[in-house]
Amino acid sequence: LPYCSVTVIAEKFSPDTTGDGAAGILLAKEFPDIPIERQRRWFKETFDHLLAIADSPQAADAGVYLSSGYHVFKEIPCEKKPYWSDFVFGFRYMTDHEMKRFPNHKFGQAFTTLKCECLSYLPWLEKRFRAVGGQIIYEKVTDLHKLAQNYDAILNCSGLGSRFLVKDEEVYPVRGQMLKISAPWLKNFVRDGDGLTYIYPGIRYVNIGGTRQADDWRMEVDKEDSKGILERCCQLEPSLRASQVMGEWVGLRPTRANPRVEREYLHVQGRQVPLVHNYGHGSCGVTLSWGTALDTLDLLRQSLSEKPPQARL
Ligand SMILES: Cc1cc2nc3c(=O)[nH]c(=O)nc-3n(C[C@H](O)[C@H](O)[C@H](O)COP(=O)(O)OP(=O)(O)OC[C@H]3O[C@@H](n4cnc5c(N)ncnc54)[C@H](O)[C@@H]3O)c2cc1C
Ligand SMILES: O=C(O)CCC(=O)C(=O)O
Repeated sequence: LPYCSVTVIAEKFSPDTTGDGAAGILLAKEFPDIPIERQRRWFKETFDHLLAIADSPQAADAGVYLSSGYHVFKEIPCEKKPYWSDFVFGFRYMTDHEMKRFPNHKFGQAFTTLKCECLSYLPWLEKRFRAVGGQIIYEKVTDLHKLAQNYDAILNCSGLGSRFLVKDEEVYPVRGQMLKISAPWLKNFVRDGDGLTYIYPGIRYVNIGGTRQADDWRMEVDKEDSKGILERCCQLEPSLRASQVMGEWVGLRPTRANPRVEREYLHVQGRQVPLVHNYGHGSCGVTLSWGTALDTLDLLRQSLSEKPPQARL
């Protein structure tokens, strides 16, 4: 939509969003009710878009780069090859020789994916957005109908906030705590099974985690959780016993059985204002960011061509 002016309204911006603490690794779980072709597209479009950034001179400012590592399993998973295995680089099963490093595990996958560190990426996006005339407003939105009085279309990307803003009780928090560790010798990521325990080396620190506590709204650090994370991660990567903890962080994943990427209209003062939703990505919000955004834009185009904007009062 090249000929429109865009305003981003949010209560919180970087560094205070969920993405700012996320490891930002690109890997995804499969959602049950979204056609797999659509999920493949979401992954591939995000991967290809971020890969072009990683391959450009912008990579350092944007905080996007390739990251290699292992996904190890204590039991052989039913699905040995995830749907996105063709999009990352060099996906293969680990050799017996490699598996010797993980004596408690039976099976492993090795691959190179991307890591998009939102602490760099979000300010980089915001700078680009402002440079082309985008407007930014710090504000909590409580009523979309009221907002629609002043705009021709609305995109709702409010994550967990959608539980209140559009009264969607299907979106709920899955609390994630992680530690920021200084261990510069670690270069490869290691993820265990369903992702309760992981080690993701990054630019500023190594993210180690984690927890996945459904319906838990606590934003405070839980010292017992931190202890458990450190113990589990040291078991997976014994060299971590020599590392320093630099910080702790908690985020609430905006979780939904399936992300909501769909459109409707708001009826406001005789006008039908397109409203397109894009939220509920759970633990895959960075991974599917560009792909779901492109779908959102397509849905908006459809709505605007069906019902072109009418004059506002
Ligand atoms: C510990 C942890 C690790 C993670 N690691 C990864 C990872 O490695 N890879 C990956 O892909 N994903 C990861 N994630 C998931 C990822 O962080 C989320 O999926 C993603 O940040 C969701 O983005 P979002 O923009 O939808 O929501 P958010 O980042 O939560 O942003 C929502 C925005 O909406 C605003 N908002 C909400 N309600 C209102 C309102 N009423 N009015 C105004 N503004 C409002 C908020 O202020 C905020 O700006 C991780 C998450 C956690 C917690
Ligand atoms: O599941 C993963 O390993 C990536 C996402 C993540 O780190 C998390 O949600 O805690």
